[in-house]
Amino acid sequence: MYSLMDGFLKNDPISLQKDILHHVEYTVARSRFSFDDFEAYQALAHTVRDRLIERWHDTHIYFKRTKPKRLYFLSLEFLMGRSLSNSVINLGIEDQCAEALNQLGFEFEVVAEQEGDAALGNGGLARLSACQMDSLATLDYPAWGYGLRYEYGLFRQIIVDGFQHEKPDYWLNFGNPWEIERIHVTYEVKFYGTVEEVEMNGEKQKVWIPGETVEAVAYDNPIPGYGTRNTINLRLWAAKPSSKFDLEAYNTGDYINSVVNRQKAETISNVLYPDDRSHQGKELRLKQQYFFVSASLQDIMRRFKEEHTNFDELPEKVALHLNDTHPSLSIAEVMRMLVDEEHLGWHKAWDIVCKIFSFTTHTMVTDGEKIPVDLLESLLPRHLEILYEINFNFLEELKKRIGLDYSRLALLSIVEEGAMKSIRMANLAIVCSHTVNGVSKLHLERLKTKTFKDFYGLYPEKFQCKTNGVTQRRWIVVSNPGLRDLISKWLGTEAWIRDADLLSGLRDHLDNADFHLEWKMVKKVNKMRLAEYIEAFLTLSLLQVSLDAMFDVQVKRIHEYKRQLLNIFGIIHRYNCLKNMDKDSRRKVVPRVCIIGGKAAPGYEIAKKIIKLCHAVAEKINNDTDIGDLLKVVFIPDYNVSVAELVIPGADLSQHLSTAGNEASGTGNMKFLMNGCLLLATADGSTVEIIEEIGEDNLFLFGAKVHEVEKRRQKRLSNLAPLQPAKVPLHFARVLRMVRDGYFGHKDYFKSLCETVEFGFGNDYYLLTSDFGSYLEAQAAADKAFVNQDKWTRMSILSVAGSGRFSSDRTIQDYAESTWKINPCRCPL
Ligand SMILES: CCc1ccc([C@H](C)CC(=O)N[C@@H]2O[C@H](CO)[C@@H](O)[C@H](O)[C@H]2O)cc1
Repeated sequence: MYSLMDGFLKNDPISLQKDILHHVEYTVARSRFSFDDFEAYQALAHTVRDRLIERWHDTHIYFKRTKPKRLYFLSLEFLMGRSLSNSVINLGIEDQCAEALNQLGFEFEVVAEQEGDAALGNGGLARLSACQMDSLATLDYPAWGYGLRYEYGLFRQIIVDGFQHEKPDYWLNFGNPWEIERIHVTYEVKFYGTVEEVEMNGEKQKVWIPGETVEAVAYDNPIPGYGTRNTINLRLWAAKPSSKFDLEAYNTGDYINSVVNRQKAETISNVLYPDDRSHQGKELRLKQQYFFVSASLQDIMRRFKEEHTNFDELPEKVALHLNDTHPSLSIAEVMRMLVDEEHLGWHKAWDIVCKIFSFTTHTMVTDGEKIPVDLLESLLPRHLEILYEINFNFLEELKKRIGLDYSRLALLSIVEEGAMKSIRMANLAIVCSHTVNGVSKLHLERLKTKTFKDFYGLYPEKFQCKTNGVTQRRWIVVSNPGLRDLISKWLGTEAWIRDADLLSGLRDHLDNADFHLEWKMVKKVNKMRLAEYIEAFLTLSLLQVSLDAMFDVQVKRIHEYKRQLLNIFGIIHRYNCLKNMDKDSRRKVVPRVCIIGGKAAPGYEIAKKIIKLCHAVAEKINNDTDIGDLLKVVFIPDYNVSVAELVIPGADLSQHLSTAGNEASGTGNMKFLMNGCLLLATADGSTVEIIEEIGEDNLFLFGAKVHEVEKRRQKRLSNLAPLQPAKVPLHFARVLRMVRDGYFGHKDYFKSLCETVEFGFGNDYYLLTSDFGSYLEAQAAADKAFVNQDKWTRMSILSVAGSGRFSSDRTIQDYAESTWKINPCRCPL
């Protein structure tokens, strides 16, 4: 007797094969007798999608039945990458799928390569959101992710003659099998217009009459957990012209105009802002933020009101999480809904709002996101009124606590007076949220002592640390199957895939020679894969990558504070040393392949010059037959999630060089750690906690500590005195001179880049000069350790063994228990 519970779909290879051929014929509409790798990918994707949908339905029926408190994770960015491999692994059907494809004459790896990345985000924050969704599902938490369905993801980076060029990422070109368009889940989003005061049953009520409305349509992306039937939802909104709009235009026969207006509406969710630095207060950016906030909150309130009538229950049933300040307009929007639409009194509404919001900041900067008041006045007039009232009440409260200390009041105010009157979104988020999270212990310290010092004085209890994490499903199981099998073999279980703390069990085999051998073999295979990838896109007649070389990697967004320039200066120094070395000593040198990758925000000139300098240095060194394979430099173009999945397992050493006190956390370091790659790093962000887990002698530490940085800066400024020219270490000055004098060409182009580190100009704000010495020492220590392969392998094993704490499962558990107060709600199998 067939029971509904098991669902319709079987996962044995034959059933999968049948479903694949069904989708080839009826979904992809190609003949089942002839289809190519891409069509096989589309067919398999739809076959897997069917299984996700079934679990998605069962999960949400169960949530509906058990009515748990739900978490709504609001983020403007989700860097999901590819979905096929992750989905089949989390569904536990990867072998069956590979078997089914083989019998049809296809290879799973080749088919999986056909998928493009869903790059709906910039960098750290965006990928963290994706890792956290995987953990929320795997740990059975009743959670939703809400975001925007950008038609254009993060730009594709094309390198022409060493320069970054941006190409639009139209990722939906061939459709997206991983989303379900919900044509019935649509909401109207209002913009512009005026606010009227009307009498309603004796009460003065505010009514917002919009000047323009746009339709938000939901696209659902099922997020499967690993080792559970739970499959949660990532709901992304797309903008469509509101149906109401067309009609009017038609009547007046002004057809062209209606089409133009159609386009205007859709632009809102069209493109991701490719800048992960500053907020330029652009109207489209604000429209994007309010569009996704309004649609998400209408959807959340509808779901709540389906099961509840009393808003006092909202804090028990709903947790709203702000992923940085980008969604913080939600605070004003919930106030507007509760006061203007649900007619709760202001104070009752505010009381509820302060119980449902939590906030995590991902930056160190004091002057975060600010929205110009005049922009808000025209686009969201009612929200501006509400923000003013929130601020008025807040300042009144404050005066009772700190008296008329106007300088402190001005600092804490949500409204920033002055030339460009604006709303400080971080202040709003802190005043309203019950919890304010930093993303590493050091980050929290800096928030308390610097960035939000005054707020910490006011609400010390709100400030908490949720150290970031990454999911071992994608960053070991999907991207490093060799290491996966090796760990499971020696731990004798796969339980670590759901419980990363079990990785510490690898320490029991630290001295086992067979384990060492197999460990090295896995790394070698991954290095081979990376070498093939590098050789595939680089004109490589000149460039043979030797697998005995140390693969030294720095991959992340290009930023001055991340000091890719220090890495390049280190490479030039290494080159100089090699050039001055005699044959004998060259024989003792550890060959290096230096791999750098990352995108620069399109408007970030200095970052683009760093990319060009990397290519110019590579050009010179790679074509210098004199030093042959001893040193090679590779810039990996278009670094994204799937490139990371290839690079990270193949790396021996990874670099995290941010000037201490600048990287809020960093998550790349955790991914390399989980893949047995040793770190060369500063004591910044989450690296400080990695040191706590694996010990200082299992990585290569260098540079000023966070408490030394400011002193160094002061000292440096005092060294500006013409009488005592700053003492620039010789090797640093030499390297700088080579770039300045055009040794790598483009003398004028690199001038401003050099000036960033020169005294009297940029003044080396990020302390490359004073950290250069200890940086070279750390590099030399790495060379020395690499020669002793037994020592290196031990450090590598201890890195993985100590990486359990940096699983996003631990991060999410922290959030669930101490901030969101939600409980697992596991859908019965
Ligand atoms: C357009 C404006 C903008 C500004 C900042 C941002 C992000 C907050 C920048 C970001 O990704 N920050 C990184 O967040 C990671 C996850 O917490 C941290 O590990 C990194 O240290 C932090 O730089 C995105 C977009």
